[in-house]
Amino acid sequence: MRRYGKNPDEDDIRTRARGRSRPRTHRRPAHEDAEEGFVVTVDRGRVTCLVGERVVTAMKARELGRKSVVVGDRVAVVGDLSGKKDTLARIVRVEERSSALRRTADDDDPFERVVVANADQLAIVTALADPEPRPRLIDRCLVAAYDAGLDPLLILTKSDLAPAGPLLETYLPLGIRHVVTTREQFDEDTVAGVRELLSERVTAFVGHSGVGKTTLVNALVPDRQRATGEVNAVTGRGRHTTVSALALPLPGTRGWVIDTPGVRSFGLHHIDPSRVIHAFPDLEPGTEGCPRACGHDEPDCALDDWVAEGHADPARLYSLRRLLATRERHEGD
Ligand SMILES: Nc1nc2c(ncn2[C@@H]2O[C@H](COP(=O)(O)OP(=O)(O)OP(=O)(O)O)[C@@H](O)[C@H]2O)c(=O)[nH]1
Ligand SMILES: [Zn+2]
Repeated sequence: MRRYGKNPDEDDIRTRARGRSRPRTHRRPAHEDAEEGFVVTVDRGRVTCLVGERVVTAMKARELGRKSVVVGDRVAVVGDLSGKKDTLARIVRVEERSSALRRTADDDDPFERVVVANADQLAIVTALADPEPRPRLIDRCLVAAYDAGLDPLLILTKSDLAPAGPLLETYLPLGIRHVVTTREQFDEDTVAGVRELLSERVTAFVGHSGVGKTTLVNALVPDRQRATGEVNAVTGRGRHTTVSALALPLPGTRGWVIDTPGVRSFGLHHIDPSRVIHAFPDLEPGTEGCPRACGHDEPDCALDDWVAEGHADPARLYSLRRLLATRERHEGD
């Protein structure tokens, strides 16, 4: 029998104390009575999860140590799972993540944080005007999405203020799915179109302040106030003060929308520079003529000639070089 820790009998002692007995030779996984929870939000150590239909507040069990619990995590919870006021359950296990969207506070902050677990799509929300679109930020989000293995989805808002054409032209060669919205057209048909792109998926929403992310999410999740209110009633926080990401079930689909107010930008410190090129599939074939271990911003890089020959949009190469330049500056200091 494999022994765990210094006192292999500890489990048995605990079990007997609870008035049940278990054959010593037939060790089962700890906490076999745990139920599965889906983490909806995290607020200063308080984890709100959905266990079945109940909204349960829980804390990490000590045995989890420094292991993080983030929105989107599937966890095993034990204890009081009634969801009643002032109850506190315990998270005893975090299931393996299918994806982890990470960020560092900045490129020179080596401390990386997982912000959303198990998402399979990253919705990058950008206004077409007010505020002006920032292609560089879009590129950085794309890099983070590809790095985490999420499919990017470009959501261009405020199309009543500026046309989407010029921006889309740059991204169309990448084959990124996109949707163009305007507040005035948040009728059921438009919203249903967006919902279809999100259905059956766990989508993390990122976007700079003021791009209309909240307006969009409210249209997608009409009972958001109720969902948010319920969560905040449990966490005891004000209604509009959600600091962590918040997962909202998308009505009529099995999808989840994860609103991420805290993700203003992605630091790319944790990303392997050689993988950045994967975010530019339109340029990748041009790297075949590159010297080994090319950083793609060196004089010998084959991309310059290749792009000059008209194989790709020069704006994309500028974008790539901008990303690489950002990394380099920080690596050098
Ligand atoms: N013209 C126009 N304005 C819009 C549209 N969608 C949202 N807005 C406005 O843009 C402003 C910002 O919208 P929000 O939904 O609060 O944006 P947000 O991205 O959630 O911003 P934060 O709450 O600061 O994170 C608000 O004044 C909205 O009314 C749109 O389609 N067209
Ligand atoms: Zn190169």
